[in-house]
Amino acid sequence: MRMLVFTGCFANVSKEGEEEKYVLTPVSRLLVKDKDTGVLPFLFFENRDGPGLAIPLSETGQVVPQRPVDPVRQGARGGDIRDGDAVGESNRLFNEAMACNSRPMAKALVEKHHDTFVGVKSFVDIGGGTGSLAAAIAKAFPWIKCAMLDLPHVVADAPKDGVVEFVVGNMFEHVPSEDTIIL
Ligand SMILES: C[S@@+](CC[C@H](N)C(=O)[O-])C[C@H]1O[C@@H](n2cnc3c(N)ncnc32)[C@H](O)[C@@H]1O
Repeated sequence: MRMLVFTGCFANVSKEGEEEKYVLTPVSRLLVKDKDTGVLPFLFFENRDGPGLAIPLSETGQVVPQRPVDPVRQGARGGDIRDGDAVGESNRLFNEAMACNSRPMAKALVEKHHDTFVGVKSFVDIGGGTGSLAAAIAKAFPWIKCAMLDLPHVVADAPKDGVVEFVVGNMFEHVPSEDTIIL
């Protein structure tokens, strides 16, 4: 616990002569299972048996390609090192890790930036993952027609609650109309 207090994960609020008492800090609060703010899925994804999002510097030489970059392949999760994420549990972990990053942002956006959406009629989230941002916007501003686009295995993993239109596609081939906002 001393180490965790030293690194800022917990705060020691013990009073002299009393039992040791620890409380959460802003850092450890992020690790509490909470649908709106928790980032646990991201940690599970990063610590799974497989490649993480961050490439260790020692491996940079292997992944910075000596060959030209194919933008479609590269976009589909960074090319070679991301290929394994398209299947099964790995797909689910990746999608949930991305969604837990977007949820706090979506919450802040709809609660604090209401004005941004006045007059907006349609919204498309390109590379929208499992649709958490689009769903938050659709629920908060029901007059906006919300859609999102992502790769087939990601859309297949998304909860469909009817408020968002899910489009399967490749962002490099999709040309949106002029009256949409793209995030
Ligand atoms: C950093 S994640 C963002 C996820 C999303 N914003 C969320 O809230 O979960 C990038 C997303 O882009 C998608 N993506 C990558 N390449 C793509 C492509 N070529 N066409 C469509 N989507 C793509 C990935 O599948 C992934 O869901």
